[in-house]
Amino acid sequence: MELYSENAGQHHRRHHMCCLRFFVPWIIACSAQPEPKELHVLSSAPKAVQVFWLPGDGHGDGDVEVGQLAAAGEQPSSFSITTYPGHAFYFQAGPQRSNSVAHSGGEHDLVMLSEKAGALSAEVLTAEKLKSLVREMHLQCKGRHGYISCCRTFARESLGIPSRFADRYIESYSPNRWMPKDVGRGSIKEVSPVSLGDEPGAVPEDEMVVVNNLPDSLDLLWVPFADEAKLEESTFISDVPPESFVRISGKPGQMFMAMIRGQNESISAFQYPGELAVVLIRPPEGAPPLRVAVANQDQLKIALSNAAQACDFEEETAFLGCFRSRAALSTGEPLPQALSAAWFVMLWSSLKHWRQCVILPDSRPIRQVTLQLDNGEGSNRTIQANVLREEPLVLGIKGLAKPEECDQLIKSQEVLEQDLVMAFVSGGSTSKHRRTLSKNLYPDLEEPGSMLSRLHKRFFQVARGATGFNLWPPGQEPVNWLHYKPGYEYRPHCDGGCGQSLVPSGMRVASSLLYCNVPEQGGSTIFTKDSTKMTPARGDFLFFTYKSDPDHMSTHAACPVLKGIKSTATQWYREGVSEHYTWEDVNDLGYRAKGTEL
Ligand SMILES: O=C(O)CCC(=O)C(=O)O
Ligand SMILES: [Fe+2]
Repeated sequence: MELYSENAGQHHRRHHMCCLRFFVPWIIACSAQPEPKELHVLSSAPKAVQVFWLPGDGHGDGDVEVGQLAAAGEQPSSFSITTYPGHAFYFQAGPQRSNSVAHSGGEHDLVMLSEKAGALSAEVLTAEKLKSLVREMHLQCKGRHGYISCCRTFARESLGIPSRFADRYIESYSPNRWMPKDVGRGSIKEVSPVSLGDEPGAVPEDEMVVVNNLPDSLDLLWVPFADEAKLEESTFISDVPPESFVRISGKPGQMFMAMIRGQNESISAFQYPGELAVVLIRPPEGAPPLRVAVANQDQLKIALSNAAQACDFEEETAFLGCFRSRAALSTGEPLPQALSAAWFVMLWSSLKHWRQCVILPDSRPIRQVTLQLDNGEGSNRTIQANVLREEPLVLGIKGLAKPEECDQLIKSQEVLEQDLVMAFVSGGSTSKHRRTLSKNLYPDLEEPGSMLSRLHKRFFQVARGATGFNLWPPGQEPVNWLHYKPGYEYRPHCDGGCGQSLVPSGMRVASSLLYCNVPEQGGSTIFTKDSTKMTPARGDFLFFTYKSDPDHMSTHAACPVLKGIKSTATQWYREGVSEHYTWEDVNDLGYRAKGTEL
């Protein structure tokens, strides 16, 4: 806990301690505490004030004096406490004791202490009030050369807030921290032609591209408080000449307005959805305002694919010639030709990948194999599996799970959307390469009746039957549930020992997917080296091996979902693991699968 008081420029350190643990030993160790927060106190009382901390519920004994505020002079005196949300304090000037106040847990709290009618009163300004204070500062000072010093003066003169407090509020709450930037522009007609084989270096990945298709110049304004009604608070960002575009770097959720220069009645507002987004400004339809179409990255990916479907050319120049004139948003708004080609590369990675996903047909079964399943209740079930590729093996099974079984799995595991998180790639970050929601499901092997355990057991029966590998549930990785929304995908990757002739014991040797929800369009699983492809129906199962895969043939991808949603349950299979030597033990030994994204 750090306590210090400040008055008229004097900075006087009182105590310095690690945290409340030293102060009151029965409070849990520092590391178990939530983040400490600041509590600022401003006193305009004409007397010196003692500050007391109430360690208990505010009624018991043991109040602790933690500091003093000097009598206010021309300016209030100030004091700062680093404390924890919920901690309560009161103030005492001679016989007068104020009401007690607790830290609300906001980033900063400010206590205004004053003497009213002979009584000491403490009022807390929490985050909301401080935000509106900062907003007032911003309105007073925006566009001024010395923005920060103007804000400081305003804070001091209007409320007596010292600069060191004001700076923190500006830092935390001022919209100017996120001032969007115009980071480049170009004319729609003059964007250099892109070859689809090129790396998409020319395209911004995290920017809003505002395209002006009008014969007039546009003004682009930013509305700092994301409130369309606050027109007078908007800030000019950029102009957009006719037939040109600007690239704006901003923060997701920021609100903007476009208007034909000098024509207030033409104003239209829109929000930056984050990542790559395209905003098309079209002329008003008859009467103002302007028409604005915003597409986020996923919508753009789908719109480009829909446009490309009219262009069944394997050869790039022919494809581009066709595609350019057709690229449009789903609303029919045409996209700038040269930009669309660059976006296509960025969002689909290549013409080849898009064709494998969208144009090429599913693999025809080479032959069928018969597998025996034992449901554990004495009855055997015989199923047919389609061999889609012999080496390394890829198998597709129609209806391994009944739709009701999928429903039950989804219900029993409560695979609700709010439980899902954006999937991670190695290194723990999210990536456009694995753009899907994910959750691990842990089959309870002691609870063989649960739908998850029953399906898990079935997966392993298929895996053993199809390969003869020694694959059993104990010690295996959890089932990984993936949930793809429109535009979501999983770019080409290997699950295990891609490029290896023989994987060491304990490592992944095979993977399977049970498709529990299938999209109306898109979402096929493809093996990118040889275009092996499966477009699933609900309850279908895909199984593939890579125990020996020197040529990276197991490289596979989940194609973008184009319409509807897709959910899959992935199981990875390891040989040599058991209850006593689990997949985690293997990973702890450092044998992390090479080439895997997980
Ligand atoms: O969802 C798919 O089609 C593929 C999923 C996948 O590759 C994985 O979970 O490793
Ligand atoms: Fe995979």
